[in-house]
Amino acid sequence: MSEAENKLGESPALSELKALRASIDNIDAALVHMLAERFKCTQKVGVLKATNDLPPADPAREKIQIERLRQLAGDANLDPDFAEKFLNFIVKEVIRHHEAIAAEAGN
Ligand SMILES: O=C(O)C(=O)C[C@]1(C(=O)O)C=C[C@@H](O)C=C1
Repeated sequence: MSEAENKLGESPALSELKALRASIDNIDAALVHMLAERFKCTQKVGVLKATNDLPPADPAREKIQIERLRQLAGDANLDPDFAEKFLNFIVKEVIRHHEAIAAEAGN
């Protein structure tokens, strides 16, 4: 049992916390599965780029993605700066994968 659950004891607040945490766990699972699917796509993009001698990063594409995500975030009441940081974090990892694929291909 977590510290918060321990402190709340048998109470409506504990029931609410548990229900909210169950939803958070479902959302986290969905995020992991969505990220796994995204990385499956980007692995294929990495191979495509390596075999066609394209650079791992595409700053023009990233600019479009950032603008779009910032707009979506704003509409969804999510901090656009956070959405941009989150995308940049993922894209940085993707570029690292692309570079590894290119190095493997001898580019
Ligand atoms: O679309 C591409 O060209 C990708 O390599 C994918 C991706 C992304 O993760 O969305 C990653 C790196 C690029 O700089 C831009 C976008």
